[in-house]
Amino acid sequence: MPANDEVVLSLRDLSKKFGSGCDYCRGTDAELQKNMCPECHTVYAVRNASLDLYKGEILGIVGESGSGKSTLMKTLYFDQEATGGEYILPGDASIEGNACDVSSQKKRQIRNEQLGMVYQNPLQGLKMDFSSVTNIAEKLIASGNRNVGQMTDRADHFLEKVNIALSRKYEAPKNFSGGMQQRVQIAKALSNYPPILLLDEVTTGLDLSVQADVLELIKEIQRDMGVSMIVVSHDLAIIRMLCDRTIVMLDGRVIEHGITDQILEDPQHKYTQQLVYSIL
Ligand SMILES: Nc1ncnc2c1ncn2[C@@H]1O[C@H](COP(=O)(O)OP(=O)(O)OP(=O)(O)O)[C@@H](O)[C@H]1O
Repeated sequence: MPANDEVVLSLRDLSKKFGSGCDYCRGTDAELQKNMCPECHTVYAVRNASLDLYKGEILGIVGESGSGKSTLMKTLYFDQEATGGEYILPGDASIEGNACDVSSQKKRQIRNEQLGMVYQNPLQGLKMDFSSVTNIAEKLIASGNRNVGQMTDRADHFLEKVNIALSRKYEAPKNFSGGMQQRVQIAKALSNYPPILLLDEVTTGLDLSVQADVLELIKEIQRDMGVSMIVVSHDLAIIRMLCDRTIVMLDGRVIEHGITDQILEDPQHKYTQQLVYSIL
């Protein structure tokens, strides 16, 4: 249990499938081929995932390719709709019950005010032809801000925080290196002070030294701003460095969860053991 026991995000049996299912896979005894129905080929990308995110902690999600990590993150950010289960955001008094059931307008509001998202591919999070300031202003406008001076000040503040020289703030991210693009994405995601930040494989593809800088920045943000984070990675070294607690996914299911050190030192599930021992 983390030091702070205030839950800011909670999932109960959250599911996401691609396809409508058939009589076979809707049955309780159905055997899937990993996460796919052998009869109708419906993909059960996330299956009954339950977790709690505590205030100020970094929760890691680790698992092999195709285990459902990105689908889970996209569902949390309402990039796609869950097909079952509950998504509770106790910190937002304006949402009663399951956030999966609220209107599209309310989902947009939650996304703009409660959540920040940093994607593996900066093309998903940034408009590459717009300046960094405009990218950040876009997020601020979406959450209701109309004051240009205030938006520019906010953009300056967060670009400085992520170490982007303000002399380059009117340049388009397409001219930036991969590490800089991730920094602009992080600045954008943080710009309206969301209590929850979602980071999906944000250092994959970056050089090791650039990767280390971005990871250090993430830790610094957690320290300084107390933001609660969910970090997806297939890299256990990153999980070890960043995350207080970790969940392990396999074929769409959460198969193990606990304090990160405990999972890495004493993995219980056979798959987690393979994952941990393969890198020792
Ligand atoms: N739009 C989609 N339509 C159909 N199947 C999909 C779709 N998106 C994802 N899937 C399937 O859902 C499963 C989970 O994919 P997901 O991308 O969430 O895995 P992942 O753990 O993030 O993998 P990676 O680490 O490679 O990104 C995979 O079997 C994938 O093929």
